Amino acid sequence: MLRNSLIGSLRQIKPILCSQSLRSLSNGANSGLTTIEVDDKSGIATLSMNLPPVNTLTLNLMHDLIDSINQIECNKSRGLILTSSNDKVFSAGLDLKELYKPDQERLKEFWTIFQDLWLALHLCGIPTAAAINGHAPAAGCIMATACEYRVMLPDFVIGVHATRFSFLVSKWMMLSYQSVLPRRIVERALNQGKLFSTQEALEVGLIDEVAGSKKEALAQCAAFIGTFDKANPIARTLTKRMCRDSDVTELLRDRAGDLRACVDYINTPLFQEGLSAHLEGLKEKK
Ligand SMILES: CCCCC/C=C\CCC/C=C/CC(=O)SCCNC(=O)CCNC(=O)[C@H](O)C(C)(C)COP(=O)(O)OP(=O)(O)OC[C@H]1O[C@@H](n2cnc3c(N)ncnc32)[C@H](O)[C@@H]1OP(=O)(O)O
Repeated sequence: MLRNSLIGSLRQIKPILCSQSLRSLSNGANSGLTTIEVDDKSGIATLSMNLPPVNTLTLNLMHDLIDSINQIECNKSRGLILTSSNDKVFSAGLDLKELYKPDQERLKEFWTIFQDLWLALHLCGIPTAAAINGHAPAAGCIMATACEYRVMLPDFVIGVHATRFSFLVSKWMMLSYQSVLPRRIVERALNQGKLFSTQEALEVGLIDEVAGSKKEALAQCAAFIGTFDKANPIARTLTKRMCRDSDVTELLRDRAGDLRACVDYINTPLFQEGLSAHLEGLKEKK
Protein backbone atom coordinates (compact mmCIF):
# COMPACT_ATOMS: atom_id res chain seq x y z
CA MET A 1 0.00 0.00 0.00
CA LEU A 2 2.69 2.42 1.07
CA ARG A 3 4.99 1.20 -1.67
CA ASN A 4 2.35 1.81 -4.32
CA SER A 5 1.89 5.39 -3.21
CA LEU A 6 5.65 5.89 -3.39
CA ILE A 7 5.82 4.40 -6.82
CA GLY A 8 3.36 7.10 -7.90
CA SER A 9 5.56 9.90 -6.73
CA LEU A 10 8.96 9.29 -5.23
CA ARG A 11 9.48 12.86 -4.20
CA GLN A 12 6.24 13.19 -2.29
CA ILE A 13 6.05 12.71 1.42
CA LYS A 14 4.32 9.40 1.74
CA PRO A 15 0.61 9.91 2.19
CA ILE A 16 0.30 7.41 4.98
CA LEU A 17 -3.18 6.87 6.25
CA CYS A 18 -2.13 5.00 9.30
CA SER A 19 -4.72 4.57 11.96
CA GLN A 20 -2.72 2.33 14.29
CA SER A 21 -1.59 3.90 17.54
CA LEU A 22 2.05 4.17 18.47
CA ARG A 23 3.45 0.91 19.82
CA SER A 24 0.42 -1.23 18.93
CA LEU A 25 2.65 -3.33 16.74
CA SER A 26 0.79 -6.59 16.42
CA ASN A 27 1.72 -8.84 13.54
CA GLY A 28 -1.86 -8.79 12.28
CA ALA A 29 -2.41 -10.60 9.01
CA ASN A 30 1.10 -11.91 8.56
CA SER A 31 2.43 -15.42 9.18
CA GLY A 32 4.36 -14.55 12.33
CA LEU A 33 7.78 -15.06 10.75
CA THR A 34 8.92 -11.65 11.95
CA THR A 35 8.74 -9.97 15.32
CA ILE A 36 8.81 -6.29 16.12
CA GLU A 37 9.99 -4.87 19.42
CA VAL A 38 9.85 -1.16 20.06
CA ASP A 39 12.15 0.31 22.68
CA ASP A 40 10.01 2.54 24.89
CA LYS A 41 12.80 4.98 25.61
CA SER A 42 14.33 5.39 22.17
CA GLY A 43 11.25 4.68 20.04
CA ILE A 44 13.42 2.49 17.79
CA ALA A 45 11.85 -0.69 16.38
CA THR A 46 13.84 -3.90 16.09
CA LEU A 47 12.54 -6.12 13.31
CA SER A 48 13.69 -9.75 13.64
CA MET A 49 13.49 -12.44 10.99
CA ASN A 50 12.42 -15.67 12.59
CA LEU A 51 12.23 -18.49 10.06
CA PRO A 52 14.36 -21.47 11.17
CA PRO A 53 16.74 -22.86 10.24
CA VAL A 54 18.38 -20.07 8.21
CA ASN A 55 15.84 -17.30 7.43
CA THR A 56 15.57 -18.17 3.76
CA LEU A 57 13.52 -15.53 1.98
CA THR A 58 10.39 -17.51 1.26
CA LEU A 59 7.23 -15.88 -0.08
CA ASN A 60 5.82 -15.79 3.46
CA LEU A 61 8.91 -14.33 5.10
CA MET A 62 9.17 -11.64 2.42
CA HIS A 63 5.47 -10.86 2.85
CA ASP A 64 5.90 -10.55 6.62
CA LEU A 65 8.97 -8.37 6.27
CA ILE A 66 7.15 -5.93 4.00
CA ASP A 67 4.14 -5.91 6.31
CA SER A 68 6.37 -5.27 9.32
CA ILE A 69 8.29 -2.46 7.61
CA ASN A 70 4.95 -0.81 6.78
CA GLN A 71 3.74 -1.19 10.36
CA ILE A 72 6.93 0.27 11.79
CA GLU A 73 6.77 3.26 9.46
CA CYS A 74 3.09 3.80 10.13
CA ASN A 75 3.61 3.76 13.87
CA LYS A 76 6.11 6.57 13.67
CA SER A 77 9.02 4.68 15.14
CA ARG A 78 12.25 6.69 15.22
CA GLY A 79 14.16 4.07 13.31
CA LEU A 80 14.23 0.44 12.20
CA ILE A 81 16.90 -2.14 12.99
CA LEU A 82 16.78 -5.30 10.88
CA THR A 83 18.20 -8.42 12.52
CA SER A 84 17.72 -12.17 12.96
CA SER A 85 16.48 -14.37 15.80
CA ASN A 86 19.02 -16.98 14.68
CA ASP A 87 22.45 -16.51 16.24
CA LYS A 88 24.37 -17.94 13.25
CA VAL A 89 22.50 -16.74 10.17
CA PHE A 90 21.16 -13.27 9.38
CA SER A 91 19.55 -14.61 6.20
CA ALA A 92 20.58 -17.33 3.72
CA GLY A 93 19.06 -15.26 0.89
CA LEU A 94 16.33 -16.31 -1.48
CA ASP A 95 14.70 -19.69 -0.93
CA LEU A 96 16.53 -21.78 -3.52
CA LYS A 97 13.73 -24.36 -3.57
CA GLU A 98 11.45 -21.73 -5.11
CA LEU A 99 13.89 -21.37 -8.01
CA TYR A 100 14.38 -25.07 -8.76
CA LYS A 101 12.07 -26.40 -11.49
CA PRO A 102 9.60 -23.72 -10.54
CA ASP A 103 5.90 -23.39 -11.16
CA GLN A 104 5.86 -20.42 -13.54
CA GLU A 105 3.06 -18.41 -11.91
CA ARG A 106 4.48 -18.90 -8.43
CA LEU A 107 7.95 -17.89 -9.67
CA LYS A 108 6.49 -14.63 -10.98
CA GLU A 109 4.85 -13.99 -7.63
CA PHE A 110 8.09 -14.86 -5.83
CA TRP A 111 10.26 -12.50 -7.89
CA THR A 112 7.68 -9.70 -7.66
CA ILE A 113 7.58 -9.87 -3.88
CA PHE A 114 11.38 -9.85 -3.79
CA GLN A 115 11.27 -6.63 -5.85
CA ASP A 116 8.66 -5.29 -3.38
CA LEU A 117 10.86 -6.12 -0.39
CA TRP A 118 13.84 -4.34 -1.93
CA LEU A 119 11.66 -1.29 -2.59
CA ALA A 120 10.22 -1.39 0.93
CA LEU A 121 13.69 -1.32 2.46
CA HIS A 122 15.09 1.20 0.02
CA LEU A 123 12.23 3.66 0.39
CA CYS A 124 11.63 3.23 4.12
CA GLY A 125 11.11 6.79 5.36
CA ILE A 126 12.72 6.33 8.76
CA PRO A 127 16.43 5.63 9.41
CA THR A 128 17.32 1.96 8.91
CA ALA A 129 20.24 -0.14 10.11
CA ALA A 130 21.12 -3.83 9.93
CA ALA A 131 22.48 -5.71 12.94
CA ILE A 132 24.06 -8.59 11.02
CA ASN A 133 24.32 -11.26 13.68
CA GLY A 134 25.14 -14.16 11.36
CA HIS A 135 25.98 -15.11 7.77
CA ALA A 136 24.46 -12.85 5.13
CA PRO A 137 25.00 -14.36 1.67
CA ALA A 138 23.30 -13.25 -1.55
CA ALA A 139 19.91 -11.61 -0.93
CA GLY A 140 20.83 -11.54 2.79
CA CYS A 141 23.62 -9.15 1.80
CA ILE A 142 21.35 -7.21 -0.56
CA MET A 143 18.85 -6.60 2.27
CA ALA A 144 21.66 -5.35 4.49
CA THR A 145 22.95 -3.00 1.79
CA ALA A 146 19.44 -1.58 1.36
CA CYS A 147 19.70 -0.34 4.96
CA GLU A 148 21.58 2.85 5.77
CA TYR A 149 24.10 1.34 8.21
CA ARG A 150 25.52 -2.10 8.92
CA VAL A 151 27.00 -3.54 12.11
CA MET A 152 28.23 -7.15 11.95
CA LEU A 153 29.40 -9.76 14.42
CA PRO A 154 32.81 -11.47 13.90
CA ASP A 155 33.45 -14.76 12.10
CA PHE A 156 30.59 -14.62 9.63
CA VAL A 157 30.45 -14.01 5.88
CA ILE A 158 28.60 -11.51 3.73
CA GLY A 159 28.52 -10.95 -0.02
CA VAL A 160 26.88 -11.88 -3.29
CA HIS A 161 28.36 -15.19 -4.45
CA ALA A 162 25.86 -15.73 -7.27
CA THR A 163 28.38 -16.49 -10.04
CA ARG A 164 29.61 -19.55 -8.14
CA PHE A 165 26.39 -21.30 -9.12
CA SER A 166 25.94 -19.71 -12.57
CA PHE A 167 23.43 -17.25 -11.11
CA LEU A 168 23.18 -13.68 -12.35
CA VAL A 169 21.80 -10.76 -10.39
CA SER A 170 19.48 -8.03 -11.61
CA LYS A 171 20.88 -4.56 -12.13
CA TRP A 172 18.93 -3.11 -9.17
CA MET A 173 20.51 -5.73 -6.88
CA MET A 174 23.95 -4.75 -8.14
CA LEU A 175 23.11 -1.07 -7.59
CA SER A 176 22.35 -1.78 -3.94
CA TYR A 177 25.78 -3.34 -3.55
CA GLN A 178 27.30 -0.45 -5.47
CA SER A 179 25.60 2.12 -3.25
CA VAL A 180 27.80 0.88 -0.43
CA LEU A 181 31.02 -0.22 -2.15
CA PRO A 182 33.11 1.37 -4.90
CA ARG A 183 32.23 0.14 -8.36
CA ARG A 184 35.60 -1.54 -8.99
CA ILE A 185 35.25 -3.59 -5.79
CA VAL A 186 31.68 -4.56 -6.64
CA GLU A 187 32.69 -5.59 -10.15
CA ARG A 188 35.50 -7.78 -8.86
CA ALA A 189 33.51 -9.24 -5.95
CA LEU A 190 30.46 -10.02 -8.09
CA ASN A 191 32.57 -11.64 -10.79
CA GLN A 192 34.52 -13.68 -8.24
CA GLY A 193 31.39 -14.60 -6.31
CA LYS A 194 33.20 -13.34 -3.23
CA LEU A 195 31.96 -13.78 0.30
CA PHE A 196 33.72 -11.33 2.61
CA SER A 197 34.64 -12.27 6.17
CA THR A 198 33.49 -9.76 8.78
CA GLN A 199 36.99 -8.26 8.91
CA GLU A 200 37.28 -8.02 5.11
CA ALA A 201 33.82 -6.47 4.92
CA LEU A 202 34.90 -3.81 7.41
CA GLU A 203 38.10 -3.10 5.50
CA VAL A 204 36.34 -2.56 2.15
CA GLY A 205 33.43 -0.63 3.71
CA LEU A 206 30.69 -3.18 3.12
CA ILE A 207 29.90 -2.90 6.83
CA ASP A 208 30.34 0.15 9.01
CA GLU A 209 31.26 -1.41 12.36
CA VAL A 210 31.99 -4.72 14.06
CA ALA A 211 30.27 -5.55 17.35
CA GLY A 212 31.24 -8.04 20.05
CA SER A 213 27.71 -9.30 20.64
CA LYS A 214 24.18 -8.92 19.30
CA LYS A 215 23.37 -6.60 22.18
CA GLU A 216 26.29 -4.37 21.22
CA ALA A 217 25.31 -4.49 17.55
CA LEU A 218 21.79 -3.33 18.38
CA ALA A 219 23.21 -0.53 20.56
CA GLN A 220 25.57 0.56 17.76
CA CYS A 221 22.69 0.59 15.27
CA ALA A 222 20.60 2.62 17.73
CA ALA A 223 23.47 5.09 18.16
CA PHE A 224 23.59 5.51 14.37
CA ILE A 225 19.85 6.16 14.26
CA GLY A 226 20.33 8.73 17.03
CA THR A 227 22.67 10.73 14.79
CA PHE A 228 19.61 11.98 12.87
CA ASP A 229 18.04 13.57 15.94
CA LYS A 230 18.79 17.09 14.76
CA ALA A 231 17.43 16.51 11.26
CA ASN A 232 13.84 17.38 10.45
CA PRO A 233 12.21 13.98 9.78
CA ILE A 234 10.36 15.08 6.66
CA ALA A 235 13.41 16.78 5.17
CA ARG A 236 15.44 13.68 6.04
CA THR A 237 13.00 11.34 4.34
CA LEU A 238 12.86 13.46 1.18
CA THR A 239 16.64 13.72 1.11
CA LYS A 240 17.04 9.96 1.55
CA ARG A 241 14.66 9.33 -1.33
CA MET A 242 16.44 11.87 -3.51
CA CYS A 243 19.76 10.14 -2.82
CA ARG A 244 18.26 6.76 -3.71
CA ASP A 245 16.12 7.96 -6.60
CA SER A 246 18.26 6.73 -9.49
CA ASP A 247 18.67 3.19 -8.06
CA VAL A 248 14.97 2.89 -7.32
CA THR A 249 14.01 4.30 -10.71
CA GLU A 250 16.17 1.65 -12.36
CA LEU A 251 13.77 -0.98 -11.04
CA LEU A 252 10.54 1.01 -11.27
CA ARG A 253 10.98 2.08 -14.87
CA ASP A 254 10.63 -1.53 -16.06
CA ARG A 255 9.60 -3.93 -13.32
CA ALA A 256 7.82 -6.15 -15.80
CA GLY A 257 10.94 -6.33 -17.99
CA ASP A 258 13.05 -7.31 -14.99
CA LEU A 259 10.54 -9.99 -14.09
CA ARG A 260 10.57 -11.39 -17.63
CA ALA A 261 14.39 -11.44 -17.78
CA CYS A 262 14.64 -13.17 -14.41
CA VAL A 263 12.00 -15.76 -15.15
CA ASP A 264 13.64 -16.49 -18.52
CA TYR A 265 17.07 -16.84 -16.94
CA ILE A 266 15.87 -19.02 -14.07
CA ASN A 267 14.33 -21.40 -16.61
CA THR A 268 17.58 -21.87 -18.55
CA PRO A 269 19.45 -25.20 -18.27
CA LEU A 270 22.55 -23.21 -17.23
CA PHE A 271 20.76 -21.82 -14.17
CA GLN A 272 18.90 -25.02 -13.29
CA GLU A 273 22.07 -27.15 -13.53
CA GLY A 274 24.05 -24.70 -11.38
CA LEU A 275 21.25 -24.60 -8.83
CA SER A 276 20.94 -28.39 -8.73
CA ALA A 277 24.68 -28.70 -8.02
CA HIS A 278 24.44 -26.01 -5.34
CA LEU A 279 21.53 -27.74 -3.60
CA GLU A 280 23.46 -31.03 -3.69
CA GLY A 281 26.47 -29.25 -2.19
CA LEU A 282 24.35 -27.94 0.68
CA LYS A 283 23.08 -31.49 1.36
CA GLU A 284 26.54 -33.06 1.17
CA LYS A 285 27.92 -30.59 3.68
CA LYS A 286 26.24 -32.65 6.40
C1 LIG B 1 19.49 -10.47 -16.54
C2 LIG B 1 18.54 -11.07 -15.64
C3 LIG B 1 19.08 -11.38 -14.29
C4 LIG B 1 18.68 -12.73 -13.99
C5 LIG B 1 18.78 -13.02 -12.53
C6 LIG B 1 17.74 -13.90 -12.17
C7 LIG B 1 17.75 -14.79 -11.21
C8 LIG B 1 18.89 -15.34 -10.52
C9 LIG B 1 18.64 -15.47 -9.06
C10 LIG B 1 19.80 -14.87 -8.39
C11 LIG B 1 19.44 -14.53 -7.02
C12 LIG B 1 20.32 -14.54 -6.08
C13 LIG B 1 19.94 -14.14 -4.72
C14 LIG B 1 19.84 -15.25 -3.71
O1 LIG B 1 19.66 -14.93 -2.59
S1 LIG B 1 19.96 -16.88 -4.15
C15 LIG B 1 20.24 -17.71 -2.57
C16 LIG B 1 21.69 -17.91 -2.37
N1 LIG B 1 21.95 -18.35 -1.02
C17 LIG B 1 22.82 -19.29 -0.75
O2 LIG B 1 23.45 -19.81 -1.64
C18 LIG B 1 23.02 -19.65 0.71
C19 LIG B 1 23.11 -21.13 0.87
N2 LIG B 1 23.23 -21.48 2.28
C20 LIG B 1 24.39 -21.49 2.95
O3 LIG B 1 25.44 -21.15 2.45
C21 LIG B 1 24.33 -21.96 4.38
O4 LIG B 1 23.09 -22.57 4.58
C22 LIG B 1 24.51 -20.84 5.42
C23 LIG B 1 23.58 -19.67 5.17
C24 LIG B 1 25.98 -20.36 5.43
C25 LIG B 1 24.19 -21.42 6.83
O5 LIG B 1 24.95 -22.59 7.05
P1 LIG B 1 24.49 -23.62 8.17
O6 LIG B 1 24.14 -22.91 9.42
O7 LIG B 1 25.55 -24.67 8.24
O8 LIG B 1 23.12 -24.25 7.66
P2 LIG B 1 22.91 -25.38 6.54
O9 LIG B 1 23.75 -25.10 5.35
O10 LIG B 1 23.04 -26.71 7.16
O11 LIG B 1 21.40 -25.09 6.11
C26 LIG B 1 20.31 -25.55 6.90
C27 LIG B 1 19.20 -26.01 5.96
O12 LIG B 1 18.75 -24.89 5.19
C28 LIG B 1 18.87 -25.20 3.79
N3 LIG B 1 19.23 -23.94 3.08
C29 LIG B 1 20.26 -23.16 3.31
N4 LIG B 1 20.22 -22.08 2.51
C30 LIG B 1 19.13 -22.20 1.75
C31 LIG B 1 18.54 -21.40 0.73
N5 LIG B 1 19.05 -20.22 0.33
N6 LIG B 1 17.39 -21.83 0.17
C32 LIG B 1 16.81 -23.00 0.55
N7 LIG B 1 17.32 -23.80 1.53
C33 LIG B 1 18.47 -23.39 2.11
C34 LIG B 1 19.98 -26.23 3.74
O13 LIG B 1 19.92 -26.96 2.54
C35 LIG B 1 19.68 -27.05 4.97
O14 LIG B 1 18.55 -27.87 4.66
P3 LIG B 1 18.41 -29.35 5.25
O15 LIG B 1 18.50 -29.20 6.74
O16 LIG B 1 17.09 -29.82 4.76
O17 LIG B 1 19.55 -30.13 4.69
